[in-house]
Amino acid sequence: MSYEKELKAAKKAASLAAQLCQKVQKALLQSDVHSKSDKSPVTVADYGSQALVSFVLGKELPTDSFSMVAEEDSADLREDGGQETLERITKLINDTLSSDGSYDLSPLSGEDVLTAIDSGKSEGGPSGRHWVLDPIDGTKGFLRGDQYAIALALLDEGKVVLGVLACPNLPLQPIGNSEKHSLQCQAGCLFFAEVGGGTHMQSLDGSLSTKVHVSSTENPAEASFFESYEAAHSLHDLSSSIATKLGVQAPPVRIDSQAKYGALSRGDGAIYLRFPHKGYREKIWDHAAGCIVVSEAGGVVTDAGGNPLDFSKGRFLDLDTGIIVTNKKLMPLLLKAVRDALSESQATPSL
Ligand SMILES: Nc1ncnc2c1ncn2[C@@H]1O[C@H](COP(=O)(O)OS(=O)(=O)O)[C@@H](OP(=O)(O)O)[C@H]1O
Ligand SMILES: [Mg+2]
Ligand SMILES: [Mg+2]
Ligand SMILES: [Mg+2]
Repeated sequence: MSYEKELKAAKKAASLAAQLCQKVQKALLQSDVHSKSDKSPVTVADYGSQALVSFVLGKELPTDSFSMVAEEDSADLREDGGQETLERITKLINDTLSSDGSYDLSPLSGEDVLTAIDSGKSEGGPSGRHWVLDPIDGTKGFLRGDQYAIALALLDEGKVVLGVLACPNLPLQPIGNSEKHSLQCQAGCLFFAEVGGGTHMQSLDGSLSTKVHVSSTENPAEASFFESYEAAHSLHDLSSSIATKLGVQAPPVRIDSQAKYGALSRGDGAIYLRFPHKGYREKIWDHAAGCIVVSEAGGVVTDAGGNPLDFSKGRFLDLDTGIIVTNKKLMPLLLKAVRDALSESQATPSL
């Protein structure tokens, strides 16, 4: 089955959301930070991106029944004091749509925006089609002025069948370990993948796309690895122990968000290690798009036990310990290093 029209719609939605996010990141002031009840930072751009993606998918695919599993909801915006933020979000969305000019429509109201945000409340699951959206993945990176991604995927009967990753601050050229990239002078990258069709990358300003492939290295000594920028999101000591056991020589490359999956899909590094602290439950929107972008580029994404990720269980992933990503040749060696490091860390709980 081809998902051509869905992929086209997803690329359009993610690209417009990226424009909105870029505008906000450029103008980012402390007052853009809005504290959610769980205390994670969430910005007008998170909500704006989610509403815009939902709106654009509805416009581009008007005959499809629509279900979306997305990170944000409008509860805080509906509370007292949310009105001013809602007005700013609504203006941002209307400005983005009007400068794009694709749709002939009257401006959206605040109520339209709240409804669009709340279309992301689906539970997903094993049957039917569900869009899966992280409107800004790597919120902390976004606020810091670093990497973030708009991550959109489609589940069909419990399987990820397409994925789009818009990475506004990722240069088209490969990234290395110590570079800090200037955010002003680049368009950013759009990765997209459809099941059976490979992974492609283009510039967010619409350049011709090129097919990308994961690194083909078989030699761990040549491989570098990605991990979360935030130590609170992944156990850096455990990754370091795995890398040492595997014979990786390069220091970790720490970048925020699913930009890691995008960078890996084009061979910037060969391994991604993600080991959250005990008790954390991974959400499907943090991995769905990244997973297909890497697997269609020839990579393998599994949990720490070597099992493929199962996106059919609802809003959460049900996982063994962590997530590991690499090419097919390195995976058996990586799994062994993970097993060894995990059993050592259980024997030495301080690790
Ligand atoms: N405690 C904990 N452990 C593991 N993961 C967590 C945790 N808390 C949050 N998150 C999720 O991490 C998402 C950000 O992805 P990364 O960890 O790749 O980014 S970072 O490098 O750490 O910034 C981030 O996604 P966003 O909320 O979309 O930014 C979260 O869903
Ligand atoms: Mg979040
Ligand atoms: Mg996320
Ligand atoms: Mg997010």
